[in-house]
Amino acid sequence: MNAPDGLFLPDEQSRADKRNIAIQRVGVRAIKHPIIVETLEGPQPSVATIDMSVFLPGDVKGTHMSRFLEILQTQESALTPAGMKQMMRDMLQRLDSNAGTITMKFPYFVRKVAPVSGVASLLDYEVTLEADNNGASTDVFMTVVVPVTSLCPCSKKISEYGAHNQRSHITIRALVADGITVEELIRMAEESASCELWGLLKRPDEKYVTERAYDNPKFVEDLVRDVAIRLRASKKVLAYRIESENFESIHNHSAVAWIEEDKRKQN
Ligand SMILES: Nc1nc2c(ncn2[C@@H]2O[C@H](COP(=O)(O)OP(=O)(O)OP(=O)(O)O)[C@@H](O)[C@H]2O)c(=O)[nH]1
Repeated sequence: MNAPDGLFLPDEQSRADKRNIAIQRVGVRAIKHPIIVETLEGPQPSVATIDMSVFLPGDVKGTHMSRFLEILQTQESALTPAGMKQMMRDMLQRLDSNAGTITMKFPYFVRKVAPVSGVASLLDYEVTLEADNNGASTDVFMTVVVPVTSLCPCSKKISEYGAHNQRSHITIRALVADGITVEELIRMAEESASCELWGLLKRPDEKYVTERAYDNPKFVEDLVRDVAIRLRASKKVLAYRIESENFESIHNHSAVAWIEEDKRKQN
């Protein structure tokens, strides 16, 4: 684009490059941008941290950095896996490339109802949507970080009373099919935990979550295996990596476990 007063500005980026070294990915990182996310309760405003990049052939000096930002300014529909694929198509067309990556990380809020009192409150989860195109089709990965309670089965077994328990982060990164919701992945993690979390709990709820976790002890290994069973059963998950990090209350270090599986390789 030239200056409004007609002054000629050379397009340095579009010059040929004699080094002939292709660049796998060039782009922008850590853009903060308001977005609308699709949730079960309807569209929800959030703020995303966004990375966007494309492949640049060896004979071109530079990419068109400003166009990454232009794509975001025109993005009005709510964010879904299908929307990420559409954004990838737009990006590759406007940047004149055949491969690229888009990553959007944002807080996502779910309205939850406390188990006994029924009071409603929002709980925040960290969600990442990634679109990755390596020259053929676009893969969409959805990552959720779900905070839960875990209670140690060993501690329960050996102690005359009590059992150590802690907050754990279950992270699911799934290669997903269109139509999956963030809530589906969150529920798989919460249903696999000793107990799920709520933002707001009254005393009867506190009694419930304490006893629920005690009745449902889980090692870090139990957490990832129980999530794996649910991910295996979902037709909307094609491949996954699950990790649980238990912030042990009896140590100053965490216990961790993870499982990776590509379901497409078993068919
Ligand atoms: N390729 C490249 N661009 C950079 C770099 N540093 C800054 N820029 C960007 O270059 C932008 C302008 O380049 P273009 O996107 O090609 O802008 P333009 O030529 O006016 O726009 P188009 O006509 O759409 O190509 C500025 O907004 C800067 O952000 C860099 O290291 N590499």
